[in-house]
Amino acid sequence: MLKHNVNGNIEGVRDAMLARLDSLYTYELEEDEFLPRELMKLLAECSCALNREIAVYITRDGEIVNVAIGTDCDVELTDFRLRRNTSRLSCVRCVHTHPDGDGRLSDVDLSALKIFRYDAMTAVGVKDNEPVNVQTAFLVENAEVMLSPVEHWYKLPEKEWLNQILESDQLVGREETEENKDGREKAVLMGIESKESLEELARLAETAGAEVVGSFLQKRDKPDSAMFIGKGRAEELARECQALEADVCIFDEELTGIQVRNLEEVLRVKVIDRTALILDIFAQRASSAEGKLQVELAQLQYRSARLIGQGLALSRLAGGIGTRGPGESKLEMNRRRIRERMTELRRRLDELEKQRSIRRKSRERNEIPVVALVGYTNAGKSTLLNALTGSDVYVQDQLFATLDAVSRRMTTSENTEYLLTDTVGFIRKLPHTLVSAFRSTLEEAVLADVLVIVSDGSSQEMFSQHDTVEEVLAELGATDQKRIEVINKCDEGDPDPVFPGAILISAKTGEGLEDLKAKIAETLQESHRPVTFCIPFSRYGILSEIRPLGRVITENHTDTGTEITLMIAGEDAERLIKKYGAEIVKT
Ligand SMILES: Nc1nc2c(ncn2[C@@H]2O[C@H](COP(=O)(O)OP(=O)(O)OP(=O)(O)O)[C@@H](O)[C@H]2O)c(=O)[nH]1
Ligand SMILES: [Mg+2]
Repeated sequence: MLKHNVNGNIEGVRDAMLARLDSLYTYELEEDEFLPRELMKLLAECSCALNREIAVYITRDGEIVNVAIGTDCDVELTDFRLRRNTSRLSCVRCVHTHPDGDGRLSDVDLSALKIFRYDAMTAVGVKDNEPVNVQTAFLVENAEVMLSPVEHWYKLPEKEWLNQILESDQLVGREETEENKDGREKAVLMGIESKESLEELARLAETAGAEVVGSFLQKRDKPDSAMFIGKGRAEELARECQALEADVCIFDEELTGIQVRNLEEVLRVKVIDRTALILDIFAQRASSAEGKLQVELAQLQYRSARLIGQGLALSRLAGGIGTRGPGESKLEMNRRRIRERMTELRRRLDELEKQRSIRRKSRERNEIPVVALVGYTNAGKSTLLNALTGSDVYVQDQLFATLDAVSRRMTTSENTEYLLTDTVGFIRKLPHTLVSAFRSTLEEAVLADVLVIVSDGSSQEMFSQHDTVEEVLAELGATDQKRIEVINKCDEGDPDPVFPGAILISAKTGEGLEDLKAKIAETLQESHRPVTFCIPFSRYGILSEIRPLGRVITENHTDTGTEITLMIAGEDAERLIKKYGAEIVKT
């Protein structure tokens, strides 16, 4: 695993110096040595000659397994721990120089200690080719750090420090299981350009169960194909992640598999993108059989496009966000198994889709018009459904509370029956894999007769969210229906400006709901009205065409034929008149 050569910033370092540092790999410490003076002197000489930090990593067996050169103020601190959350220390201690002669440990040193779980973290202040003073930190219970006093380099309590390593190992091991119980992952966010989108990413991360400990915004220049962000920025981000003790870094843009792997190598934390985050939320939320299949399919589609050798080792070992799903055990599947599984999922989804369309047909036979509540996630669609119907559908102040379309039967004051349907919320940059996997669920909206577009009037982003909703509807082909614009959450203050013709409501207080009901009734009336057809016996066949088109109110047999009155969509009535002549309708 470890190569015998000097790592880190070796640019401009002479060969003779490299050879000297390389020889450190053959250095062996005695059993009772923590940091021998001879080694300290050697490090001091090299570090001062280069005016850069030098780090060596020492195993408990006294072997030096890594030597690295840094700039004058930092050195790349290497992760020897291959698995996060193991209950022990890494069995490697890090000893590094501070060329400014100050042997006190810095904050970055201490968080590296915590993140990488070194046995110990030691800084040696060096000046004029000589060591000056030394400080060492150890981990103790609750991931706290215990600092030694700053010691003169000549008087290191080597035995004491070696014993402390063994003690720390015990303490850390004991605390681990407790720490993991509510182990919320700490997330650092990386946004590109849009602050709004980054804020939303933070909400998404929290919804997924992470704690956001930092977020950064980056100007979009040419996306770097290797890492999406430039190398320099990535290294900076690595230090930020280290200082913030992040477990995961979430990018607000879709990343390729290669980019994820390269970023993980530099950042040393798990890296996921916005799509993986949204998929993860869906995976946690999906409850119906169909929803679960859809999520698994979307996740596999996403992953199969990103399978790169055995990469992503960090993500997979770490678990947590981006690794959960209905088919969690299938994470390790190879390409062929993934293809087979996807085919299987598609087949089962098709079956369910068939059943769904049978149900839909039987609904069409009674022709109950469908009114769908659509809108941005968290706009209050489910709350509104509950308020209008007295139901108890799941409502949460989180994104994607609703994943399955839920319908309730309603009646207007004019006795028109209709189905009110709650739908999955939309979001900007909705992953395409999700749109395709959830197509049949989202189609509830497409097949609706009337769309009630619910906007969150309390959001600064109301207009851009509305644009997103329009875009997704267009993508789904839901452009022809009648629309009712609703602005919700008006109890939080009057939004200004508003969409023309929008109804202001509060699903919470009930304000404006009567107006909305009246508007729904009026819109349904426009689209669905009672029409009476008179069909003579001679044209009896037409009846079988008419009947399935609407809810039959009355049907009488007269001397000349049949008089049938039913609620029918305006366009259907017109089509029939065009086809069979105006005389079939009683005026
Ligand atoms: N102040 C206020 N809050 C509301 C109102 N309507 C809904 N909310 C809150 O907004 C949050 C989201 O409500 P939901 O009904 O779950 O929103 P949704 O549109 O169904 O969200 P998704 O299912 O995630 O797409 C909840 O915390 C609600 O309590 C309202 O009229 N006023
Ligand atoms: Mg909802």
